[in-house]
Amino acid sequence: MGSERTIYLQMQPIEQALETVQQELRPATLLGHELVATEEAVGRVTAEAVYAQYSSPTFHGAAMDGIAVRAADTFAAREGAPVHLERNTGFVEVNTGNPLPDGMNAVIMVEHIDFVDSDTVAIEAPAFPWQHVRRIGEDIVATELLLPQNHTLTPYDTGALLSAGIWELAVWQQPVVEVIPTGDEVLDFRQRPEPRPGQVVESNSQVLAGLARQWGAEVRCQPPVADDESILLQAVQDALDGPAHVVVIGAGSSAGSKDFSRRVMEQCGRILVHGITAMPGKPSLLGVAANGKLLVGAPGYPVSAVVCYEQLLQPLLAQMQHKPVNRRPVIEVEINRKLPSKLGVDEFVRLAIGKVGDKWVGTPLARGAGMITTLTRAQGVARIPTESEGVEAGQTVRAELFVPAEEVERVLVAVGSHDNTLDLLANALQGLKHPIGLASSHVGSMGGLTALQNGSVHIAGAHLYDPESGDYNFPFLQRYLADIPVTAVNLAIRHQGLIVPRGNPKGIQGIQDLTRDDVRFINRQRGAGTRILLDDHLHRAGLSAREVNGYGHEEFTHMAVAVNVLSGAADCGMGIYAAAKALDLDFVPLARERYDLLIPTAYLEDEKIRSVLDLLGKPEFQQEIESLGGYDTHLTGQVMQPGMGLGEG
Ligand SMILES: Nc1nc2c(c(=O)[nH]1)N[C@H]1C(S)=C(S)[C@@H](COP(=O)(O)OP(=O)(O)OC[C@H]3O[C@@H](n4cnc5c(N)ncnc54)[C@H](O)[C@@H]3O)O[C@H]1N2
Ligand code: MOO
Repeated sequence: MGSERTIYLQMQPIEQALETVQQELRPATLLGHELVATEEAVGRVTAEAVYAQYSSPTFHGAAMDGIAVRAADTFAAREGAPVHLERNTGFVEVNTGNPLPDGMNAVIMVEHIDFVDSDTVAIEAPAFPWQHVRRIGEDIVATELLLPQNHTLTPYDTGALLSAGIWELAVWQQPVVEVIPTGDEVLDFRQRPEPRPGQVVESNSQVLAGLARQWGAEVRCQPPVADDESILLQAVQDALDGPAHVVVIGAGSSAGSKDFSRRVMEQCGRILVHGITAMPGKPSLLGVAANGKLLVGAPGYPVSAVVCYEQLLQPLLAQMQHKPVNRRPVIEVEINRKLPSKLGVDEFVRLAIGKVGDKWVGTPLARGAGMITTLTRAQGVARIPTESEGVEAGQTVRAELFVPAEEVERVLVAVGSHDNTLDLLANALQGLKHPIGLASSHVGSMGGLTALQNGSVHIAGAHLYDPESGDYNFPFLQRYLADIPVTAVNLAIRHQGLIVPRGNPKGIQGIQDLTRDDVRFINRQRGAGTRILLDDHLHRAGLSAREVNGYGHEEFTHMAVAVNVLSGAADCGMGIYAAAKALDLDFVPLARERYDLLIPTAYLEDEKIRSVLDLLGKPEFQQEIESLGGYDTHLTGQVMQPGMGLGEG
């Protein structure tokens, strides 16, 4: 079986891959012209020049309300020496848009005339010829070029076309993209399925559908096809025989024993590209079918698929439609965390972006190609080029923005420890009259302090316990951030403890159970406040880290710890009650701790920060926190002072 696997071929740079396909593709033979009604043509591309049928206006018309006159009759008018004109012979009353009466060539605004009697006006200033007159063809002259070929039609164009008497026009046919998802484990979302282990809900086809529609294509999606070469071949051939110009096979693009995309494409035409020097997106496939249609094999991982769609398919669809690729705005952002990158591939790194002080700051999100939320949570993406081994914290990169810059200016950048109340906060901030986005990335409390040090965050969430003083956060601020004024505002006090499976089958009661041979622990990463808390508890119980089975196994969030317990990968881990509750696990309380938002004092007056503080002070919001379970809110929203501890005297 191994010998049947397709090991992929020469990886090519994205631009080279595109070039190869663009050379081979014959858009003009694939897609012809069609006539569409003008009122339905927005977004379509003109297939030939459009010339005006009518002039606009078609007559000389009054541009203002007032009177139409012969300019020459008014030349003698002066202030204090008015010219008098008589109704019908000397002037005609007109409204904006009325045709000018024969012989008249100027309009005087109603505000500038005095009626001496009902039929006589006095004018104290001369009118010049064609004053306040819209002349024939001022806007459009019949026969003139209205739009050239290969022009993407805008709503403005609809106005011009209709004004010029163009009721329908020739546009390029819209490319039709047919998507065939594959995989035995891939469930048709239309069935509202509940995935069991090993299964995933099919979603990539719908991501492509949304994107490709924005790019001007029509999209048809099939339900997932089983991992069976002959069934897939049949499905692709049927699609190639139908109206589709492009057939996309979803997943099965790499080297697995059930990855048939390549073999199927070879049976339908020629492979032009298999493998691009990009990450995610590496195993992308491109080819041309025997009948000239475009074949695409998109990788299965959602982000890999998006890279394949956006970097390869989008430009090819643009080429087929004779239009340029719509590029996103690009800005320079400062990376607030070291970003290693692999040599030899272009890496597409999703970034949470916000404006901190006067600089744009980007926090790299997780790299996993399977994580679609790295796209939903990102404000932009940076392409770290092939020749780069990465970017140091504080260096800048160019990032494409997913949303307009003004929207990104309304994003609060939070870096630090994770807490579920941040999700509540994010949601509440979006509900404000002037919504605020919260881009939070979870790197542990100490990571938040580092970000504060770099001046690259608005907020750092921290719950750093100092065993010596029994205080939170301030001892660490004094140690690491003495020269940056920071204000600590309490978010909540939360219950930390041991997350154990439902029913606590191993009867774990406290810290001493962690040294039992039959108990496998899952730890948090170095620098996490929870890790420091655990170390303190071990220390106080006279236990050493070496005695804890699994101390070296680290996760980065409370939820990740809880997932380990749920899946049975560990018997317990330290975390917050809310994480245990979210997954319906049991919880052995060990301690309560203070979770603060550390805010550079310089930003306290920032409107976004003020909104956060406002919200935290609201009883309804505190109630929401309490209802998560495992939180006290008696300090929520208050400015903390050194030595306050848990604020209980
Ligand atoms: N031995 C190697 N294995 C892999 C390599 C490699 O170089 N050597 N490359 C990896 C890379 S990089 C990628 S990307 C993936 C791409 O794999 P496939 O295109 O063959 O996709 P699958 O393995 O079938 O699926 C991957 C993943 O995506 C899920 N999936 C599939 N279709 C959908 C869909 N329509 N909607 C949502 N999710 C989908 C699927 O369940 C899998 O979890 O290969 C690596 N392997
Ligand atoms: O290059 Mo594959 O496309 O991550 O994950």
